[in-house]
Amino acid sequence: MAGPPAVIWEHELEGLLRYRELLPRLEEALGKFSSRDPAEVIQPVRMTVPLQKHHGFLGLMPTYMEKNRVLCTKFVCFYKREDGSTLPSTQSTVVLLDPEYGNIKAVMNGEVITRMRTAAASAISAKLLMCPEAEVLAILGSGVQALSHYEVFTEMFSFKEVRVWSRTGQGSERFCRSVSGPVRVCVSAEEAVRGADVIVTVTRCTEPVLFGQWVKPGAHVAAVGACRPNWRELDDVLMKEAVVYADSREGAMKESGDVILSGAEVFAELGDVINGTKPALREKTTVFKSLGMGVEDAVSAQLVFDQWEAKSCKS
Ligand SMILES: NC(=O)C1=CN([C@@H]2O[C@H](COP(=O)(O)OP(=O)(O)OC[C@H]3O[C@@H](n4cnc5c(N)ncnc54)[C@H](O)[C@@H]3O)[C@@H](O)[C@H]2O)C=CC1
Ligand SMILES: O=C([O-])C1=[NH+]CCC1
Repeated sequence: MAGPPAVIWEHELEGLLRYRELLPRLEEALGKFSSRDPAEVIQPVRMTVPLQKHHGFLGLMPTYMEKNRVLCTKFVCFYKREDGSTLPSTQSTVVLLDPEYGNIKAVMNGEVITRMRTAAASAISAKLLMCPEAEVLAILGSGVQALSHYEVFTEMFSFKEVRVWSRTGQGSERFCRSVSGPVRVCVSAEEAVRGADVIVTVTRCTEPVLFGQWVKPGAHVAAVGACRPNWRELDDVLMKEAVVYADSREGAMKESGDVILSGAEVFAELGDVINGTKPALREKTTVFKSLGMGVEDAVSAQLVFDQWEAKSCKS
């Protein structure tokens, strides 16, 4: 009989997951996903259950990577409501299983994995799609994802200026207190994004917050929020003018209000660019529409588990 699963929770997990190890694994996984080889990745589009009474959703995200011997699923709940709760608006748990027998190897807190792998995927999109001389980064939103995006973007790139805009002054103040480097607080989304080379949208809004007429031609946008078919972060002008990349084409067609409602075409997946089957059109205005994928959680969880086992053997 298999032993009880490892339970790896927030503080321990934070010490085990680092961007420098996560980024190359994530990039490889995005490429494998886009190869559509079932021996590499089987990852259905997220199944989502509405939690109507609570203005939220439960997403189920199973993934199997046969060659990597990784079987994993994440349960993620995300909420639209604003009720003053101190709990995060996105909460999740990741379960890693043995693909041969089906026993659970580990249960992990999903919040660290979700915030780091999402920011890392956006950073990969910027590495591939932003103009090489990018100097100004603008972040719209000041919550959990805004912080992880600040962290990885400033670790990976050398921006001359980082700007943040939040709907509330409190949000901007909290953000400035939490980050370890310089940031310019802007009083409007327009002020934040005018002239910016890279724009990250990490809000919980359901109507557009970023408008094409503000966006500098050639800028790269990593659009992370608006993960429901009737939610928007970007307006039609931007969606139609930009070349749109996604993590998953099927995911974008099912879940992204920005794609579905604007009628914009998804030009390529990020994995297609990684595999060299579609070009990175850096000179154009580009949007990376991120919905989040199970394969990102799977490689992150396997990395955490490997580090955890290595640490347990030593002690
Ligand atoms: N693409 C992906 O893989 C993932 C996407 N997400 C999505 O990313 C977004 C941000 O997530 P978190 O940072 O965890 O959320 P959070 O709750 O920590 O932060 C949300 C931010 O959006 C702002 N906001 C809320 N309503 C707004 C509105 N109407 N207009 C402008 N700003 C508004 C809040 O003030 C806050 O700054 C959410 O939409 C979430 O569902 C989250 C995890 C993974
Ligand atoms: O991939 C993910 O974990 C999520 N995408 C949208 C909300 C949570």
